[in-house]
Amino acid sequence: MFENLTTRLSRVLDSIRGQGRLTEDQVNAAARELRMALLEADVALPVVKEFIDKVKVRALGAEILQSLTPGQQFLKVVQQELTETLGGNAEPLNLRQQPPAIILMAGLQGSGKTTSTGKLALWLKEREKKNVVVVSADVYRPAAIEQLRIVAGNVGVEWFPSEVGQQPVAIAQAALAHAKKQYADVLIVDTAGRTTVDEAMMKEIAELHAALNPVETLFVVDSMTGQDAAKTAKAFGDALPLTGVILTKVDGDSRGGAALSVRQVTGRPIKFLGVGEKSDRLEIFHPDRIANRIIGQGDVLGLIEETARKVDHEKAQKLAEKLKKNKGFDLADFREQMLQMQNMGSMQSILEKLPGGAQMQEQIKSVDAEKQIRRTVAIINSMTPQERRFPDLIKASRKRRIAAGAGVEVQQVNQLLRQYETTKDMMKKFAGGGMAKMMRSLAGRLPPGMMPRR
Ligand SMILES: Nc1nc2c(ncn2[C@@H]2O[C@H](COP(=O)(O)OP(=O)(O)OP(=O)(O)O)[C@@H](O)[C@H]2O)c(=O)[nH]1
Repeated sequence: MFENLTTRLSRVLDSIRGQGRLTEDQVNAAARELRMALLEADVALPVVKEFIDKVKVRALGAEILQSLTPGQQFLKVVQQELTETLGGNAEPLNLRQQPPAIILMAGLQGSGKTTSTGKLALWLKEREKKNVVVVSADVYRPAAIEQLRIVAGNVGVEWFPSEVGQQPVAIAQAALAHAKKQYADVLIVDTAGRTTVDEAMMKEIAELHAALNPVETLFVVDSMTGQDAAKTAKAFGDALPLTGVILTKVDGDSRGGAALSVRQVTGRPIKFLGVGEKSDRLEIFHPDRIANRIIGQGDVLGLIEETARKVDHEKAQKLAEKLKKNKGFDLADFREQMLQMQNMGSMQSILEKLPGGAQMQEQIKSVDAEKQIRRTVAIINSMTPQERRFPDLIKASRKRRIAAGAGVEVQQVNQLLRQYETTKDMMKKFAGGGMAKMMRSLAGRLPPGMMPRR
């Protein structure tokens, strides 16, 4: 999300040289560059001003660690201030209400409300083990009600029916009565979007709010709109007791101005990030981890959590056992690794969380990693089980048959076999021990084009 800012920041840091304490000149020069970078990222002006002032004060302050180089000192200050600007601590969803806890979703048209309702429902169901009911109070567009029905079906939560022509408040009350009867833990109410935060929208939401007394009122906003996202959220928050913001389409936003502005401009926390169209592309907003991502240190904790969630532990365990018993790593295992990698989500979201990932993203933009994974799997699929088990059998004529079956050139089959050999060697080297597990999972997570060559 913050590729541009991260790249600019690394240049600022590179320009701070020497030893000892940061000098005033160094701080002023770096602050000037940083200010430009934040403005380019479309961060709201008052937020930029306050941020730069605080960075200057802190960088010249007494508590700086003298053992760090001036560049590291500046980096540390920026990291601390970014964390503050982003909200300090993560603010989880508050569900402390007599069940069903009600979550009211609001936002402009197309901001991603319905998609986020589905994501949140899935998150609550899978991560919090909650029984969720969703309902649409969008009585203007039958398509919106239908969209929520489909989304709810996809994530496996209950959808309460509603119709155009009904009153939003009546829909919400009927859904609440139903949710109570079902002993649901959470009721999420999706509402109609408008093109601006206007009187009609506010009146309708205020009525819903009064009737439901939701424990969470979340404003869904598109991060691509930059600082305007913060302004719209503020207009909304001024009129209603907003409890948090969901920032969507973060996967398509290389600037990050919205994320950096929302907290300061609205005074309300960002609770979640929408990072893709699929229902599982929702992340909890952790200010400190995001700050680390911006300064180019990645979010290794986030990556580990995501890996732990998405990797099929049973299969991973079986593979580990097999390696321990020296049974060898065959092409079927290699394919399994590739399939697990696909489960992890887009390469972009993985790279964003690796230290130095922003720069790597630039470098591999031309490599369509996901396409390569699909091709690798297709090639292995066109082999016989025996060939997968004993890859040495694959000589010229078999290679031609496999290539024809997968619709690729023989050269690409050769390339895959080399990549498999490299991975196998790495697996062998690291089999057993704690480090081994980590290396195995990392090796399995890199796309074929990025694997070390022999
Ligand atoms: N890439 C990406 N696309 C998203 C994300 N969230 C939503 N979208 C897309 O944005 C578009 C609009 O999302 P909706 O959920 O329909 O938006 P809405 O706010 O309910 O729209 P209305 O019902 O018209 O008010 C859809 O094409 C979604 O797939 C996200 O985090 N990343």
